[in-house]
Amino acid sequence: TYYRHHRYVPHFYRYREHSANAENLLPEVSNPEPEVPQPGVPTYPKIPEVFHPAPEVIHPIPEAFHPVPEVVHPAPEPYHLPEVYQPVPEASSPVNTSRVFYGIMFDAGSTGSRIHIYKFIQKDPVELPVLDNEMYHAVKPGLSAYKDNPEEGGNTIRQLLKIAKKTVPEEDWKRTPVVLKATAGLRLLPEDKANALLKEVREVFNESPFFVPNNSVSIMNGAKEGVLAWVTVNFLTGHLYSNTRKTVGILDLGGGSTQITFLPRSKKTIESAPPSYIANFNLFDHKYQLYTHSYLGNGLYAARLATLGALGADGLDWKVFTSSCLPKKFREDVTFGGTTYKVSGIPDGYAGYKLCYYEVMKVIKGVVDQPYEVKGSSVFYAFSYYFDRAVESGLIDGSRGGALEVRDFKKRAKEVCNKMTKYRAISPFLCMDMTYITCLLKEGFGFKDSTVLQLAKKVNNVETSWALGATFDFFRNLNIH
Ligand SMILES: Nc1ccn([C@@H]2O[C@H](COP(=O)(O)OP(=O)(O)O)[C@@H](O)[C@H]2O)c(=O)n1
Repeated sequence: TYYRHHRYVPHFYRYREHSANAENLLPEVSNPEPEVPQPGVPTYPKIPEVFHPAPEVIHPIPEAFHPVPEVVHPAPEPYHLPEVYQPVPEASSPVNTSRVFYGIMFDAGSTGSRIHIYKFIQKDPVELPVLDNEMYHAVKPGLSAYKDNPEEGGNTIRQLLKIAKKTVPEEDWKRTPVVLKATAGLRLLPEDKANALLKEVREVFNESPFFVPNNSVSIMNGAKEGVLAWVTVNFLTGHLYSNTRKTVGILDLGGGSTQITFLPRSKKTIESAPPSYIANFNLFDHKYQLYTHSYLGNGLYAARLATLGALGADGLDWKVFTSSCLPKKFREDVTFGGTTYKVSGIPDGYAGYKLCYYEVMKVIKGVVDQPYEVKGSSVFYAFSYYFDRAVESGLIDGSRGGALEVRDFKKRAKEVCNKMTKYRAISPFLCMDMTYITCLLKEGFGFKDSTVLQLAKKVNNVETSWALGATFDFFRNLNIH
């Protein structure tokens, strides 16, 4: 459990349409359902039409990998701004007329629930707001673990809301929207169980002092998850710039699902993709057409169970699921999504990389689409469990992140699997996880050994998660379809 309070001043914005409402600091909220105003609904400043400046070239992005201590609370380190960026004055400064507004976004993931509290600053009526900082806090396990006790699940959200009450000044509570989006964990549950959890969260929200918009608690669809994470990362890296089409792709490996999203350069990628893998949306005066897909059941934890043949095999408490990806003498109970399974290595059999690779292949081959363009030179940011496992296996430094080639994952997977006892203390699943990641990247998406991935947990001190993109989508409907 950790607090993060990030100060972040990446871009500033120019207000384009201000003449119409120069007096109005808080123009109408554009999402959700802008055509039907809710009674008592507060209004917000618009998320920028234009922002700048943006890098033309993708550097090794030193600023993306600031070492950040686990606990940074409450005073953030002063963020050293690249010279192209402009600082904003402190909100509390007596001489400035800045107005501050907040957005609270909950990420109800399969392995944890997280709160993101974004603080935006409206410098003056002529300029559009900047993202000033993010407060982030996470709890484990995720909501789906409370499938048989939704009330307790609701309590985890109640606890997280306490942080929001401490972070957002009291006078702003009423106009600060609170939104929760659930991902793979709830998608994988039977509908009635998922609905009971959502209902509970709605009640918790309704008893909070924050603004609860229509439809503020929902399960997000996979395409949106990919697009919104892409929006976050490209915003934070400065690639959503009106005059450039240069962007970075994203690879997100969750517990229950995995997402790949990028902006194709070649028409062939669009034409050869399954139609549902193409998403359109508008942002900052631009129309974007992305390749995106979320593979439900291919997140790291779901894939472990699928490899063991246990995914969906409910109520088999007598059965032990075995795998050559696990240390021979390993035996343990594993819980995912509120169900517990007995798993073990193969005591008198073989274990190691090759056999493990064949096993995980079953979860990937014929399931994962290979986009036409992925063998090209696009830059991909990989985060969530890609990042966590790269750190755990010693490939990158946890505070700095860094660039890795696909072959680095393969080499380390071989090492871990062929010396399981050495790595067992880190995690008995490390061989399975590293082999799965290697196989997903190579056989699944079709990346070359030499493809470079940027591993990042945060970019410019803000979490690389779909949550920021979802907050933009709330304040300014991106019309993802
Ligand atoms: N803001 C976030 C969100 C997730 N994560 C990581 O993402 C991984 C799994 O995400 P998840 O449980 O939400 O996965 P899904 O339910 O979306 O499949 C975990 O390693 C989390 O620690 C993160 O580092 N920061």
